[in-house]
Amino acid sequence: MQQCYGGIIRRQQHLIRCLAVNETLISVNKITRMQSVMSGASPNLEVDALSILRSISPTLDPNKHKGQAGKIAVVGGCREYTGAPYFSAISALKIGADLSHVICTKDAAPVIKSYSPELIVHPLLEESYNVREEDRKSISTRVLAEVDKWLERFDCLVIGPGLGRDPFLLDCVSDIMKHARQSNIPMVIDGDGLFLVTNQLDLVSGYPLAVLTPNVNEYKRLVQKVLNCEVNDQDGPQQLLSLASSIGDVTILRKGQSDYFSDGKEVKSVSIFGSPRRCGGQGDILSGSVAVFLAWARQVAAKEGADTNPAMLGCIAGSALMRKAASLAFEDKKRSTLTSDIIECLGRSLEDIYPVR
Ligand SMILES: NC(=O)C1=CN([C@@H]2O[C@H](COP(=O)(O)OP(=O)(O)OC[C@H]3O[C@@H](n4cnc5c(N)ncnc54)[C@H](OP(=O)(O)O)[C@@H]3O)[C@@H](O)[C@H]2O)[C@@H](O)CC1
Ligand SMILES: Nc1ncnc2c1ncn2[C@@H]1O[C@H](COP(=O)(O)OP(=O)(O)OP(=O)(O)O)[C@@H](O)[C@H]1O
Ligand SMILES: [Mg+2]
Repeated sequence: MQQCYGGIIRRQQHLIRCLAVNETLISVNKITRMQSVMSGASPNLEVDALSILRSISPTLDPNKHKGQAGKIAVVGGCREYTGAPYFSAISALKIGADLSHVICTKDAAPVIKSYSPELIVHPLLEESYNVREEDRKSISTRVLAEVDKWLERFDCLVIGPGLGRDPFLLDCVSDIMKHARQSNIPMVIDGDGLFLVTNQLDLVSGYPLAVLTPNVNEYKRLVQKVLNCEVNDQDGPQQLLSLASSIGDVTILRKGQSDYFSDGKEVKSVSIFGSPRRCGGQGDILSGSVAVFLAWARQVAAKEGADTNPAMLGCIAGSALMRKAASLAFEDKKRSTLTSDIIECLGRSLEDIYPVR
């Protein structure tokens, strides 16, 4: 009799566990459906991001040589933050760039090198705590000369992941940005790069190869500074359009539940995939991803001409891939999903969207 009760209880417990798993699956599906409803993404702004991604991604051609699929450099990494530039630079490589550099402070370099032998790490930048007042001028001239040796080789720069806010370092970075602009190198500006640009808008104003990728805080600061008002979510797309056109000729990727893009002429959105997990570093993956797709979109535009701004195409493809990788990682790791898990899913996501033939 006791054995019989034991069996019933075990079956009941099994049933409860099954129901709990099903509940979880139902909740996850609900979250995904709710996300697209609650994001308020206007269906007419939503683009076919997967087709765009396919249209700008190069085929793997045995006739190509190293470098042709893109050389990316991330300017970022200081004493506090070494993860952010690593996430951005390694994502660029995993998506398909041939070479990925990091230009960081001397203290951050050995740490970033130790994360990966794949990255080319330049210990060039200095923070105030390492520089005497009287040496500032000569050091910033030297930093700029060193960076200049490399600059022309890069197909896109990512400015800002883990850069920090040291005033001396930011002055050097604004000089690097001026040189990059003179050489027509595209720049994806993120993290502390946005802090710099928000206080010095002329660094990007009138430069169509600049892409700004603000998160919720960074967007708020930009809106307050440029439009002199608060963020208005009722009229989000229109405000984004005004922001991009007021700064002048830049493209903005506003990150959130849905990602929105504007170059001041049009607004588009991507709401597909995504993950409810909000661990730090996902924006860094996105910046590396946008840099690669922007470089590829420019290659396509140079060959075939372009109807759409390559900066918009780069943002759309970068966002779609990041969101797909985040959703795959979440399927597997659920609450324990970390940025490094998402990076591991970049290759599979790209393969699902655009398989290698
Ligand atoms: N693993 C890593 O290495 C990662 C590193 N990361 C790196 O972290 C950096 C900051 O990016 P984040 O996204 O945390 O900035 P955000 O949400 O605007 O600020 C949150 C709050 O903090 C404050 N605050 C920020 N910086 C400050 C400073 N230097 N000094 C003082 N206050 C500062 C800020 O204040 P406020 O700007 O509003 O004054 C707000 O209240 C950036 O380099 C990013 O790339 C991330 O990519 C994640 C993974
Ligand atoms: N609520 C959300 N739902 C789904 N995806 C989101 C949500 N918020 C942001 N994302 C996605 O996560 C990615 C990173 O955006 P996020 O706002 O976390 O950047 P961030 O704060 O700059 O990140 P980081 O920690 O790297 O600095 C973007 O591709 C965006 O699409
Ligand atoms: Mg960020």
